[in-house]
Amino acid sequence: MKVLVTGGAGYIGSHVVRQLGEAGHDIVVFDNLSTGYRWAVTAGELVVGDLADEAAIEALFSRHQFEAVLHFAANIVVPESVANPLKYYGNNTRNTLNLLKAVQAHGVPYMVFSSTAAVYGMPEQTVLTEDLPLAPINPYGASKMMSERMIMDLAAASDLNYVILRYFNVAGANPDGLLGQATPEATHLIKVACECVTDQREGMSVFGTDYDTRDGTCIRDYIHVEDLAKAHVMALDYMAKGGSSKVLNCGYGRGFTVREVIDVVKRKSGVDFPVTETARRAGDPEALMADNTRIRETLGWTPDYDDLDTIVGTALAWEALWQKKKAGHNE
Ligand SMILES: NC(=O)c1ccc[n+]([C@@H]2O[C@H](COP(=O)([O-])OP(=O)(O)OC[C@H]3O[C@@H](n4cnc5c(N)ncnc54)[C@H](O)[C@@H]3O)[C@@H](O)[C@H]2O)c1
Ligand SMILES: O=c1ccn([C@@H]2O[C@H](COP(=O)(O)OP(=O)(O)O[C@H]3O[C@H](CO)[C@H](O)[C@H](O)[C@H]3O)[C@@H](O)[C@H]2O)c(=O)[nH]1
Repeated sequence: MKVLVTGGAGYIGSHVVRQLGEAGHDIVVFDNLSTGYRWAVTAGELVVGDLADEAAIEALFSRHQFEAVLHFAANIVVPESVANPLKYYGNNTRNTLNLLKAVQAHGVPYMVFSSTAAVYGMPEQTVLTEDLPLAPINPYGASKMMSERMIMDLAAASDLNYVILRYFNVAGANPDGLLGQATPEATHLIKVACECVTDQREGMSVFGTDYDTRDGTCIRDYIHVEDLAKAHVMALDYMAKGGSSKVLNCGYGRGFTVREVIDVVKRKSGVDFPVTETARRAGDPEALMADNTRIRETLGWTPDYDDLDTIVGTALAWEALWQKKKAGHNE
């Protein structure tokens, strides 16, 4: 298929682009390189541009007859979204609208959208099904919920089919060390811990130890980025075979506490970096895990890397390589 990948130079998008290339798709990446990197695009053509630029989007869609759009481009830092909400409604919601106008005008039949467990907010239950009411508690989650809704409404009014993937906590890296999370000023737990191992940080904090969990810290469902990437390739195959529009959780259905994750990073690396216990971070739900029944049944998806040691091992290997790489690459 001829596919457009927005945000394909970023962490998750770059892993998906690589798998799409291996599956034989014809790829165009559109990315403004704000948090992505030229070197991360290992298949297809990179067009540097911004989704705020409607003329650039129109030119892109006029040049290529896309059969599918995979939309990753977004800002993703929850605390930043609280401090600067309009940046998130602008880049995540309005710029998705810009993209959808072109999808509609050019009759693109298939769309895969990167959504998030943040759309669920602070649910009562800890294992989440896709049918729960959406109640995001921060502008990041709200900006993604609004994008989901626009895609659903456009699909109802046209021939567009979509798969909306709600990612839980994405981590790890391609095992061969070619790709990984290079996001500047990362806030994600496993990335932060790996930066402690490689001396890019002196230490880290555990945000809250008084949660009602097995060790008092928050529980999350960490999914390896290669398993998540596979879900995107399978989503395209599913739609191409006539599958109907779906919203699918992406997670393993089990969780680890913050302390458990840090312990694995220390054990795998052999580095005992300083950890400080601090107050809860605003807006953190106690425990979030995916009910993944629907993605297994709909796509036939099964994970290959469902093991925290493997996730952390690949993240650590990448971090060591990335530190060396960084000096030579600004883009
Ligand atoms: N990382 C996670 O744990 C996680 C969890 C849930 C959902 N997601 C979603 O997955 C997607 C990818 O996240 P990521 O972790 O790879 O982040 P990332 O920052 O590495 O990737 C985002 C990419 O989009 C590009 N981009 C941003 N704004 C753009 C614009 N206006 N025009 C063109 N390109 C633009 C960036 O340069 C970057 O390459 C996002 O939509 C995010 O909301 C991520
Ligand atoms: O230095 C840190 C970083 C994180 N945490 C804790 O570790 C857990 C995971 O935090 P992350 O920041 O890694 O991830 P979140 O669960 O907050 O959110 C991530 O997953 C969500 C989906 O579940 C959204 O998609 C969101 O974009 C993405 O950042 C939280 O309890 C957090 O408080 C720490 O204790 N110390």
